[in-house]
Amino acid sequence: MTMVFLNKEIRDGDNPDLTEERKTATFDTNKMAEVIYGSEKLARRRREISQAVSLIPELADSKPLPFLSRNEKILESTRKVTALNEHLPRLINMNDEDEAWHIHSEVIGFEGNPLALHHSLFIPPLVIQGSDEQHEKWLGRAKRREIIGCYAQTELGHGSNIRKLETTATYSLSTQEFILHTPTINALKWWPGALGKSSNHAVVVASLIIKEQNYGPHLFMVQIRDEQSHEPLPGIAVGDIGPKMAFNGADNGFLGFNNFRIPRGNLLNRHCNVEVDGTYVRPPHDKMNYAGMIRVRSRMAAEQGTFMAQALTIAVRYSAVRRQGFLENKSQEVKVLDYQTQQHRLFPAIARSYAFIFCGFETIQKYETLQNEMNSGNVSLMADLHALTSGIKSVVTYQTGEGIEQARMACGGHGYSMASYISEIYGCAIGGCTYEGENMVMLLQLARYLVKSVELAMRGKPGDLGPMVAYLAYPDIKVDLVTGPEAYVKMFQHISKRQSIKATEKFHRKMESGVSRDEAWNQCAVELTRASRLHTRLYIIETFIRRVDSIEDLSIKMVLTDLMNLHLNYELLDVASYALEDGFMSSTQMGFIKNQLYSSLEKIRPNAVSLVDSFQFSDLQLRSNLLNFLFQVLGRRDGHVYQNLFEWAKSSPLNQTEVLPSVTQYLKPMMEKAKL
Ligand SMILES: CCCCCCC/C=C/C(=O)SCCNC(=O)CCNC(=O)[C@H](O)C(C)(C)COP(=O)(O)OP(=O)(O)OC[C@H]1O[C@@H](n2cnc3c(N)ncnc32)[C@H](O)[C@@H]1OP(=O)(O)O
Ligand SMILES: Cc1cc2nc3c(=O)[nH]c(=O)nc-3n(C[C@H](O)[C@H](O)[C@H](O)COP(=O)(O)OP(=O)(O)OC[C@H]3O[C@@H](n4cnc5c(N)ncnc54)[C@H](O)[C@@H]3O)c2cc1C
Repeated sequence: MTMVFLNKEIRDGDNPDLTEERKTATFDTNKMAEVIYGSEKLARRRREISQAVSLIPELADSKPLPFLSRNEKILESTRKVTALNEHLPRLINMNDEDEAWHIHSEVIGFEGNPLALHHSLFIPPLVIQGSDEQHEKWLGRAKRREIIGCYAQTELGHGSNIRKLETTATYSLSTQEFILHTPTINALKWWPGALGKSSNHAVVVASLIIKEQNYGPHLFMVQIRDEQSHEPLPGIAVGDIGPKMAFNGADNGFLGFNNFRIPRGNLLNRHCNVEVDGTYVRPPHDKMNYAGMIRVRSRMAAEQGTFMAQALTIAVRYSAVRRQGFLENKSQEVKVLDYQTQQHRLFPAIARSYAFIFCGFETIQKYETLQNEMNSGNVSLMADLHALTSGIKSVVTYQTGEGIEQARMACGGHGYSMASYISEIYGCAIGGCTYEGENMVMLLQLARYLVKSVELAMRGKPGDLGPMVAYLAYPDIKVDLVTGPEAYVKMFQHISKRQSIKATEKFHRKMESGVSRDEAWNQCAVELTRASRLHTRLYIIETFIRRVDSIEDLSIKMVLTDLMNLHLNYELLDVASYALEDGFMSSTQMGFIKNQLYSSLEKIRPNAVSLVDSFQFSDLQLRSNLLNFLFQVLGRRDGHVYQNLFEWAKSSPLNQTEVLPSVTQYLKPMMEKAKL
């Protein structure tokens, strides 16, 4: 029997072009997977889980999802996720979030499902913001899935500006209850995943009112549907918000309250409280109620890196079997992967996938440290991590969108077909630019932090700058890029520092000219978001370098060094104008960067297929498996694309009959009429 994931694996039936690619690899994909996922054990567990899932027929798609209606999609995703739950305790370590994420990605794919947010957005805020007593009451039930929940914060009229949420939770002294109310249409909760039809509970974010004073957004546990009949409780209006760009296997919903009463104990009160007499007990940090959002954002770099990696796996494998046009040899058409333009489209995006995943795991660890500190009452790390994750979330989602779109175009016409699966991945990933804080809004949050840091440096207090922004006070010393990655970091630091300073100075000048602070901020906003992006890109570069430095296996280190160099040159070239502007970079250096970039593409080429194989996505995960059900087919590991595309087309419901009603009812009469 052949090993499923070894790059050097030769399987008789595979497309010879792909087999040839796997033979040229200079490293072992299993070893690379250990680096990507953090350890031999973690990489092996993923393979074991994928293998186990592939042996359970009921976990496979029973129908090709693109051909289903919305109702059918929700039914199918719910069937799969509930079937999966039966098998979960046997297949994964139930306390391991990464294993849970992986198995859901195998079984559910990108369509979403009504339990996805139960685990990622309902249980976590309950854990973070709920007291021990509240954990006792709801956490066990939630974990056992006796109740299903969602996170209801965004409203029809407000998403970004949480302070202006209109849903109110007014404390009633006489009954010791909170009265939830939706005063206007705009105040309807709108968007929460799984709210529409599936959840019977919600963590609701509402403005807390005590004795007519507004204490801002707070989190409440609210039962919205009867546990027996699943009907909405009296005083609750709830429903689905309709089809979306993606996630159509999930029911994002709306929710309104008509003076709906909940007990005082339903305010999640680990960090704040309302006492019986209405006394408000403040949390240790003003923004403590936003901690759950930092958590989700901290996970987005690794998530998005994986989304992009899936699209790239499809595009790179396809590019190695797609032959079109000629280079030197006129007797055989070339693999499109040999074109420099194709490599330029795909390889920098591969490098970014690796960079995001490395950066992502580091950020998740930072969040875990914050969580532990918060549990013992120390909130001093919150501001730094809020700034960092705001920037990372915005940069990775945008660049992932770019990378996936390039992957689609790299597949030519077949990329546009749903058989590529890329449009589904794109629809899901690009949502990340909006959810968990709209990107511009979050970049401006980071900008606040950068401006404050520049101000500290200007006031001659560089010692007060945290390690993430210490470079803002570094002197400008010209660098020789030939000396390696450190010089690239210094060049990037100069660019990022200069932009932060320029934006801050412009902001100050505006205020000095008499413009109000808010107006001045708005007039500098584009420059400020540029500063935030540069700062974040620098941070991602640094995490990439740190990770490569830490690798011991020589063959892995060599190929990752090539990938890192490609990343450094691509990123620097993209922002070179900032350094050319003040003469910090010379035009000779610019030429050097370009040449390094082109030579990196050549170095990566023989390893390209194995670099994406190393992510070890199964065919099921890429919806490219024919065994379980005919589905998307472009990224198949065996590379047999063409005959499967034909099978895919034949399975289209339109092809189940030769003459469609559209022809008999309209086209035929039209043609007949024209003959008269
Ligand atoms: C596989 C895919 C699955 C897909 C699932 C998708 C699920 C999606 C779920 C959701 O989308 S849930 C809803 C998410 N919503 C948001 O993210 C809303 C975004 N808005 C905000 O977070 C806030 O409104 C804001 C933009 C941070 C602003 O808040 P606020 O107006 O209260 O503060 P400011 O006046 O701007 O800043 C004051 C001060 O507070 C600091 N700060 C803000 N947030 C935090 C925080 N989380 N932690 C620490 N500090 C914070 C901020 O930096 C300011 O500090 P100073 O500059 O004054 O020092
Ligand atoms: C797939 C998906 C799933 C979601 N799931 C959930 C969920 O489970 N629970 C939940 O509560 N919510 C959820 N949401 C809602 C999501 O969190 C919000 O849509 C998001 O926070 C953006 O807010 P908004 O829609 O109000 O955008 P808006 O703020 O209205 O953005 C519109 C435009 O205004 C700009 N803008 C707004 N404010 C500023 C500012 N201060 N400065 C500069 N520009 C600004 C933005 O940049 C953007 O260009 C989901 C959304 C999506 C797409």
